[in-house]
Amino acid sequence: MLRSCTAGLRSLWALRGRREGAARLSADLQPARRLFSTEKAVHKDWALPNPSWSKDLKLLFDQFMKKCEDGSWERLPSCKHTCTYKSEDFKTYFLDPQLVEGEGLSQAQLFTRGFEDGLGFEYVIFNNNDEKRTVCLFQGGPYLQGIPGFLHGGAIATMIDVAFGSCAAISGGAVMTANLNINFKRPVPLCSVVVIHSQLDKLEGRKLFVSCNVRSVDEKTLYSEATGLFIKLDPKKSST
Ligand SMILES: CC/C=C\C/C=C\C/C=C\CCCCCCCC(=O)SCCNC(=O)CCNC(=O)[C@H](O)C(C)(C)COP(=O)(O)OP(=O)(O)OC[C@H]1O[C@@H](n2cnc3c(N)ncnc32)[C@H](O)[C@@H]1OP(=O)(O)O
Repeated sequence: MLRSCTAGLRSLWALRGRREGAARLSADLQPARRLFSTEKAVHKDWALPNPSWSKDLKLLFDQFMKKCEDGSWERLPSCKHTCTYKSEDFKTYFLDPQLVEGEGLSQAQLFTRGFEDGLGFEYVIFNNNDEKRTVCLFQGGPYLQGIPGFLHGGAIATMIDVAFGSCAAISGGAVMTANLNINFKRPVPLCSVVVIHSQLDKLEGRKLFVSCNVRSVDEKTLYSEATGLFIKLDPKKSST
């Protein structure tokens, strides 16, 4: 395993410095929920294959794209900049105009999309609206190392939060994480692909209860299990 990881790392390093390919523009924003596509301008969609994606990730991606054909599943586009802060939904809650328009936020980008291709978080999320569940295909790159050769627990927690956040936001709109509980059962090898199956378990007023498991591609290894609580933001309250 170490050898294949080293080979994986080498090819990822080779990718460093490579210029971004043609913009992966979202051709299929579809219904994909207003929260995920509020931008007026067309921005690059990061939830599409790039050369750093492993065979496993590409294969799973293709399988889920097939499932999208009958409309039961949809791929959620993902942009790096502005989605959240330019979103009218979020401006409603972050009322301080200095915070929204300030210098710092002009450089803001989604934490998980801040790495060069293949070095950090490579992922795509698919949503099944009828079943209130999402599947996140995630390949964690070499910059996410914790214990040598394995993913940092914080990186796993981050991806779980993103997967949960997307799952909850589809039903709840503008939501925030109030609670995350994670059981790390097995370490995740660096550069491997894992599948995060999330579901909305219960909607209770403004509270959305979600749960997930993180498994290997062959589903034989259960890496983590988690539950989360998301709160639908109250338009009458300022979050800052
Ligand atoms: C999340 C994505 C959203 C939209 C997607 C948009 C674009 C898509 C693009 C990318 C997707 C990326 C997803 C990224 C996901 C990342 C998510 C985050 O990291 S959020 C940041 C971390 N979280 C925070 O900073 C939240 C800090 N906390 C707060 O701001 C507030 O506590 C709150 C959560 C907003 C709740 O405050 P409220 O004043 O609105 O509600 P409360 O009256 O306090 O509570 C309501 C209800 O809920 C219960 N409750 C609240 N917190 C907890 C808790 N920790 N544990 C258990 N229960 C809790 C509270 O008791 C109330 O219950 P009730 O009395 O029964 O009504």
